[in-house]
Amino acid sequence: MNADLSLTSRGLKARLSPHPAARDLAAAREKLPSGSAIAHVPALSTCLLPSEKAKRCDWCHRLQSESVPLRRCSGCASFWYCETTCQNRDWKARHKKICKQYNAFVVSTQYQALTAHDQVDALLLSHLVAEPAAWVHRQSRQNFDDPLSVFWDLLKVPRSDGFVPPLCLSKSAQTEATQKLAEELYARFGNNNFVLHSHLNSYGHGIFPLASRLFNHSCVPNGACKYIIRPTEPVTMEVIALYEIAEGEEITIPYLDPALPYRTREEALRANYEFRCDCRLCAFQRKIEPVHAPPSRGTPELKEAEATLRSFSLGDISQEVRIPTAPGLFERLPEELYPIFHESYLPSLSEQFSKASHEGPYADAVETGLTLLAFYVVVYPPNYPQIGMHALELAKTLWNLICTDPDALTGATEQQLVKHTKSALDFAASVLQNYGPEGDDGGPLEEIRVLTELLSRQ
Ligand SMILES: C[S@@+](CC[C@H](N)C(=O)[O-])C[C@H]1O[C@@H](n2cnc3c(N)ncnc32)[C@H](O)[C@@H]1O
Repeated sequence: MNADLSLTSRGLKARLSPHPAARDLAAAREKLPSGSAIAHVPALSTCLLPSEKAKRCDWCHRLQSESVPLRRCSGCASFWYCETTCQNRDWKARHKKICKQYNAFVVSTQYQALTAHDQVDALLLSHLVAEPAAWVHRQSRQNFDDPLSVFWDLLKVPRSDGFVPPLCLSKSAQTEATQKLAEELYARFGNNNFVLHSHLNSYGHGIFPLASRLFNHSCVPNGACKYIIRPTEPVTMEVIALYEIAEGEEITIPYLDPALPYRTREEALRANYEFRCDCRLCAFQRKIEPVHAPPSRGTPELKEAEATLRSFSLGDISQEVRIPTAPGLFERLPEELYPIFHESYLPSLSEQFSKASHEGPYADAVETGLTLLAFYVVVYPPNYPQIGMHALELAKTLWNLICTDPDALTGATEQQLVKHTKSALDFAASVLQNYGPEGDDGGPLEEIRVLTELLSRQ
């Protein structure tokens, strides 16, 4: 089948076209409304983080609960399943090849020396190598209907660090050829490996070849990934339009957090993906270098600068929080606010918000929470899910204030607090409904529903 026809028949709203530096790019086939699903890609292989073992089904990733008990594999006693179907599917796909050696593998010095994320990669690699013959067979064909074939066609970034021979290759099977095959697979790992998350908390890694083949990176992305967990099925990645995408426009996703300091992003993209990002945010941050450190926390200078940031980014918050619809607010940032891009700024602001929202004073939590929202709105594109999660956190902090200590916020009446809470909640709802349901049951959309109901009674 013709490649483009094959992509259309998979319901993809993107077509491949050549990119000057990245081989190809994915362009929108048609105008894509904000919140629309651009692609649904089932996982080729996944692996849970060590901290999630025995809490989720190793096959479909459903969370354990009273109504969803997990049963262990009786062979290795280290894999857990919510249904016999999951266990059977995993056994057939990969587990029969790794069950016997698993426990010795995870206590080996080599494995233990790895970070938690590299340990997941070592296991993911083992899952992929489980059928080496199939890999060799498919190596030269390009077929979008076959995830293995798409995987083999992915761009490589050879890595020397973190490689552990996969556990399904027993000592006797570790010939030069199989070792070379595993290394070839590993070379496609670093730049084609997604961190799975539910409600933005990481819980594993996964390989989604078609998503890797299609989407390039931008620190000002117009798309975002989310993961759909369904009983007995492999996890599916969905790519969502963050805001309206014009026909023919490139669809991009973030390979890392755009709020990381510029130099950290530059180094990570170079080391893991071998390219330099030319997005609007990187170009802007290069232009304003060197960025000076902001005034110390608690000083009147910083308070004044943060008040300017809040009004620049959110408008008049005593009325209603302004929700942006186009990216690139950072390009209009007043020069005196450039220090918000200093590497020390975001960690110290987040720390102060987190401390104040747990321990008080609440007035500080509200002020730093709004400043953090203002920062995210400047840096992230519209509807970026982290903005919604933070707006929800802020709404919950405000609601706590109403319930426990309404006098703590100098000068604010309860009515004003309710208004503030509603506008933070509306902001959260607008962003997170655009992103849509994902991950485990419940989560932020459910919290928004409950808090909206409570507020309607005020
Ligand atoms: C997951 S692949 C992306 C798909 C790739 N365009 C293709 O045709 O297969 C990741 C690789 O694409 C390239 N790439 C992704 N985003 C890029 C960007 N913004 N600029 C330059 N190269 C990029 C890098 O070589 C990176 O290692």
